[in-house]
Amino acid sequence: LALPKYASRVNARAVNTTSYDFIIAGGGGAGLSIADRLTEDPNINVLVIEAGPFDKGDDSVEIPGAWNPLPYAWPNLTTEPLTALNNREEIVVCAKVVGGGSVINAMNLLRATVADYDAWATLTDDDSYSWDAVQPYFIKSENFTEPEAEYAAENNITWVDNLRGYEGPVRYTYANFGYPGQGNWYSAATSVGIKPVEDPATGKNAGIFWVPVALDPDDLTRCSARCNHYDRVSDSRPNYHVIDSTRVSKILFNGTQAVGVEYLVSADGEVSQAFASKEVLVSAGATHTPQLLQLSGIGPKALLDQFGIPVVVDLPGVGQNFQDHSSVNILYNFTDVVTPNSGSLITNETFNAEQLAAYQNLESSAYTIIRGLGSVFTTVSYRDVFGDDNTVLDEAKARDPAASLPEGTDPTVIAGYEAQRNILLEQMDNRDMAVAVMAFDTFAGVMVSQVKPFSRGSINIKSTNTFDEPAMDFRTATDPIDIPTYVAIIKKLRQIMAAPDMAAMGPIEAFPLLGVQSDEEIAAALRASLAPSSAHQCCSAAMLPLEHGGVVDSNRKVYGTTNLRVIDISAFPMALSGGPMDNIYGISEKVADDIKKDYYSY
Ligand SMILES: Cc1cc2nc3c(=O)[nH]c(=O)nc-3n(C[C@H](O)[C@H](O)[C@H](O)COP(=O)(O)OP(=O)(O)OC[C@H]3O[C@@H](n4cnc5c(N)ncnc54)[C@H](O)[C@@H]3O)c2cc1C
Repeated sequence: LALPKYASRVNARAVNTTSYDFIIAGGGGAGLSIADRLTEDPNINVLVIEAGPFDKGDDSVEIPGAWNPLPYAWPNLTTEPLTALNNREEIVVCAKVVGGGSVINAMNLLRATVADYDAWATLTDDDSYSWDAVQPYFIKSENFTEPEAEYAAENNITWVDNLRGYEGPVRYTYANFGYPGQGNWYSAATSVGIKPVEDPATGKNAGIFWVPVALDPDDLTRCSARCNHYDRVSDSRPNYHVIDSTRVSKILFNGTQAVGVEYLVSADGEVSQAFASKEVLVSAGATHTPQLLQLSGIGPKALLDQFGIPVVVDLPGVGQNFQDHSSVNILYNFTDVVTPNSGSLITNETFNAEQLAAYQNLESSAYTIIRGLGSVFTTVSYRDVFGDDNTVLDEAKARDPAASLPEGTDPTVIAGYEAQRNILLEQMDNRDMAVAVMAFDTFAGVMVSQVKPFSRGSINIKSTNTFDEPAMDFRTATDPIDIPTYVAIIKKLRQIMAAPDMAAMGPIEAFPLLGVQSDEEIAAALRASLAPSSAHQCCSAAMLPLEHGGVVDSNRKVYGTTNLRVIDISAFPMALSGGPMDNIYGISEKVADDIKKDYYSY
């Protein structure tokens, strides 16, 4: 089959006579970032196979103020019963579209912290993951456009010039509109001791700051991985192919060497195959990467045996170490809420029409803010919420790590968790690292998210059918430290709400804190209301030493195999103290470089 001249959307049935250098299973944020970098060499052919479609440029994707992730999310994803959250079963959102999460996410782009990356370096025993070592990759990925100076000064938007990248593919800036209520929140938060963060790109993210967003500064639309790592280059890359709306069902092996993939060309199970002369790169997200590995015979032997799947490599860590940022929306009735606010787009037709017209004229508009989220993040360290009180921390230190994992967990997975837990316990003393994020919507609520959970879950197949979603056992708040930490965070939120600048709006607690006072009552309210996910699923095919339950080494190579890597968020060893997206972009630059180094000397 002759390759077409331009990067192209390839017909699933036409492809199986062509051999590729690399096949990427899953065209999300990481998959497209790495496909883009690999195809910079015109002699390298890459095929990306993505389960979801190309988005149609819908308003819900492109216009932040019209945000709705559901049209391009996987249907039918639900948790297993959440045993620490009253046995609730909750729906989980996860992207199914070319560009993955970057097409439907809340657009916040934040580098994690010095503590996060230095922890990765320790856990992987590889200094190339230290904060200092990964910074050049962030700079390489980014294309930052500064807001206008006057607007920035009025709104307390600050950044450090030389920490931002200006020539990379990922375009980003700040929303060009701020609701006045954000000012009240900012003053209230700083009045109770929360410090302004000059720039989260400094690697210190505990405090208050405006959030950079993946907004194209020219036309004010979302800049997704599809835009910045596919559309940007598609006219000039005949070697970059994408099959959309097609699910990879299996990795094909010759012994333990990955040679290609099998994929489904129809809903009734008809399959086709494509072959990779160099490598298969798995990038199906934290839910489906372990599913694909397990279906292909890479996983815990007992699980594979249960379903009669021939074992290619017995890897106990596949699907374990699963993490996410749980969250809760704390709602209020305000007696004197400041207007306009984010609710005004719905309650005030004139305001809505004005803002839409301004957006269409590329002027300052509330439509540049993701619907339902503010532009200011307030993040708190463990010490911000607990002060010098060590009661909870001491209990956590005394706990046997194995007690926090399900009975029967493989000893290597326990060892990996213990290594993470020791680091987490140290991180609780780090005043520069967030353990929680709060975002005030200026209208009705504050989204609170715990970003350094001690609890660990799992992803395990339930059958050999690719279409059966795996068991997503989040095990949210099963570790005894997570709920008391949340309680302390809620008490900090109460302090902010009681400070004069927020008290002026007359906040009256509604769901889930209505009538709730004591710590025990707050804990019970949280167990009844916490969402297990912020759609930041990660770490389920972790980059850790084999003896620590690892699935890939620090070069992302799957243990016990050749020509197979995991290149997406599943390989993160431990959840980061903030949104993953910017980190996917930055770290994908490193992973692409590492892969290239294996094939070229440069
Ligand atoms: C609603 C929502 C809001 C979010 N908000 C933010 C935010 O504001 N800031 C932030 O930093 N992060 C946010 N995130 C998280 C962020 O988008 C993800 O962490 C990131 O996209 C992960 O990148 P990835 O490439 O590892 O996985 P993904 O981007 O999820 O890509 C995986 C891709 O693989 C595909 N796939 C799965 N199985 C198969 C298969 N068998 N065959 C072929 N393809 C397959 C999927 O369809 C998907 O497109 C949000 C995510 C969502 C869903």
